[in-house]
Amino acid sequence: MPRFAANLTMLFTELPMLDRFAAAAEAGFTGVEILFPYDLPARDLSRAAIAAGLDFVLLNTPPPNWAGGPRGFAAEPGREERFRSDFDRALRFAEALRARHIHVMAGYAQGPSARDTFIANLRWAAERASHASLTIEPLNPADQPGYFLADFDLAAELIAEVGAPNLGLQYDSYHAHLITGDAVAVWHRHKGIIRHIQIAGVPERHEPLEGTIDYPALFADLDQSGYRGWVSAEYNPAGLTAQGLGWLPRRSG
Ligand SMILES: O=C(O)[C@@H](O)C(=O)CO
Ligand SMILES: [Mg+2]
Repeated sequence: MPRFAANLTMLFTELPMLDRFAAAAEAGFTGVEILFPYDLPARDLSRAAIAAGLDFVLLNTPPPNWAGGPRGFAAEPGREERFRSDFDRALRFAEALRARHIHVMAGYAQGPSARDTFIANLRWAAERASHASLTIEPLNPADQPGYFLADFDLAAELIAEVGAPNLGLQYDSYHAHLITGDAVAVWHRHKGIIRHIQIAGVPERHEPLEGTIDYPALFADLDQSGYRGWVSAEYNPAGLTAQGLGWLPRRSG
């Protein structure tokens, strides 16, 4: 079985953020991720993760908060300075939290200049944080209209073009299904460059057993393919988080 992480931005939201760590560990997760951890001091988050015995798997480059603000700037021409200062902030948090991956968010822009900007910023970031693992993640256009990265083949192309050993693909099966209609085919097509996985039920983005993707089969496939990364639960629980965890194999890790 893969190792499972809880996305604490979306799971256990019945609890204050610092209490979600213990709840995740109690439920059987061995890792956690927070999309935008910037509202709390990194040392408090780090203490909570260590106290619960959890690995910190991933954070995103800012915006500063989850409730509002754009999703990054990496592909936005003219926002290079903002991108760089945001990236450095993400890097400081990632170091303090010993986070495994930093998801570099593209932002809202289109066309060749956005592509060039994204590549240049990714090259800069990959070199600046050569010890860190960076990811990019296509988001479906219904949820994020105008977001630059909404295509897995394009993401693969960009990763090849940047050519940095510390940049890979973040495969979110929910977005993959909404973008292509076949999340499992996306996994098979791109598994060579996938270094982080997020899952949810499709199409509601609830628990991963309530939808069209056969997750037990996908988990078996990940094992067979030798996937060594994390699988993060990134969904909106239909009710209380703990009541919807029947899909989680009890012994992850
Ligand atoms: O899938 C998502 O929505 C997230 O992984 C994300 O990073 C968007 O901000
Ligand atoms: Mg995701």
